[in-house]
Amino acid sequence: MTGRAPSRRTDSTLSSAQESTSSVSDNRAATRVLVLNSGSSSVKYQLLDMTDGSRLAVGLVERIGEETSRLVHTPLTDGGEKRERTAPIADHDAALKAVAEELAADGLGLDSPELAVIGHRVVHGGKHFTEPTVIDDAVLAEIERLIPVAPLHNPANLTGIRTAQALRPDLPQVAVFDTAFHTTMPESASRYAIDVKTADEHRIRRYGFHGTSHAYVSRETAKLLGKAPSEVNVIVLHLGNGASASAVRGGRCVDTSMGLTPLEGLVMGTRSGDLDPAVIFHLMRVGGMSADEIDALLNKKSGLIGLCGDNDMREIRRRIDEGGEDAAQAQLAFDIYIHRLKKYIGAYYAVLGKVDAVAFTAGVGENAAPVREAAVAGLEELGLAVDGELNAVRADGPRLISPEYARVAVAVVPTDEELEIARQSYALVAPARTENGNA
Ligand SMILES: Nc1ncnc2c1ncn2[C@@H]1O[C@H](COP(=O)(O)OP(=O)(O)O)[C@@H](O)[C@H]1O
Ligand SMILES: CC(=O)OP(=O)(O)O
Ligand SMILES: [Mg+2]
Repeated sequence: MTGRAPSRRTDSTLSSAQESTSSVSDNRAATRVLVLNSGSSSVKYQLLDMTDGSRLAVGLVERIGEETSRLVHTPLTDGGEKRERTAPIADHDAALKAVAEELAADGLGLDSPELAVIGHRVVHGGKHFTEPTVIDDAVLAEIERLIPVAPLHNPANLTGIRTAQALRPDLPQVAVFDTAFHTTMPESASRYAIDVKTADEHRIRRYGFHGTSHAYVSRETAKLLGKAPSEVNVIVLHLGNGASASAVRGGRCVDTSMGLTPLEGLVMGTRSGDLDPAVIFHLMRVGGMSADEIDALLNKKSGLIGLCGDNDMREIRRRIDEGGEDAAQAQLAFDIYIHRLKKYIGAYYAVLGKVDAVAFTAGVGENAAPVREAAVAGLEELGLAVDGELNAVRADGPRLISPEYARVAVAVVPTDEELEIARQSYALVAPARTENGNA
């Protein structure tokens, strides 16, 4: 994926991939991949058939650990109907077991001989995982070791893997890391300007996240422009609940806004993004807060929710559009969100020197036309503009929203982390049978 010499860990994973390949290669009917994207309080999943990349089932478990848990399962096979469960689901283990039951009820159970591999999104892979990796005990231990730098994500990813292993111990499980795409960043972008010895001792550097999405979207953007990824420079704005920007030169990431953890960078749903690190000492010394309290404040009670009480952009836009008393705080939150986004567009423009496209993706990027319009407003001198009519169109696929005269393309490019994880996982365990390889 990165085209670099494989790391030591990648070498060992390749050999376990080969072993796993032999365990499935005698069953040529095994063409399905289950993808699990376990978040801090949710699990998104998809079952795909890799002969053509089609989906057999998709679903979501949300509000895990709360009284109001909800599982929505949609079989996409003939005659299948969307189902919903609303009983409390205590943890990720219970969530995955419920998912397995729903799949089994459609004849798509985890015991199926057609299942070739289970692919897991793993958020933090540290420095060494530059490629999708077949999971063994050493890989599990490394994901566990990285929990302190991805406390919201890696524990959920680990539970997802362990439960899936217990349900299908014979099946290869592949980890696809959010950090992998960013391992090409030069040290000038990945190092913090702190004492080198201290940084190295504690492995403090900028890792970056959402890499599967940044990789997929930058490639799809090149396709939209009718070019090869190696020919274009793209700024990708992944704006979901978590949000990050990346600068991609010729298909390789050269900078990204998240850092040691997914807290740095843009204003997010519940995370602050960039701030003066001295805010933390101030809250400790003057505010009397503990490290854990500040961690929770910055990760869970900041960003949009901290600024205006809502983390959902739909709700924020509704408040602004309806006006009245409730609007001013929502407008301020929106303005702070846009100001930060615009700063990163400018910064990555400067990092890349020449920009072919700016691509908006994920829940906010794909759906919130006012965010796209405001982020690009006033950047005409940089060759950036949004066409009001094109921007207002609702459509599923990748599309341009810039006027014809604009020097830089502005695009909406839906992300598909699950398809990308499925492709990478399947390519690893069944390389000879991969239809389109890693395309
Ligand atoms: N129609 C919409 N208009 C504006 N924002 C939307 C819309 N649909 C979804 N969103 C935003 O997308 C967010 C979820 O994005 P998503 O990429 O699914 O996030 P995550 O994967 O981090 O959970 C929601 O919190 C909401 O802010
Ligand atoms: C890394 C990260 O922030 O992921 P998510 O957007 O799924 O929370
Ligand atoms: Mg996401």
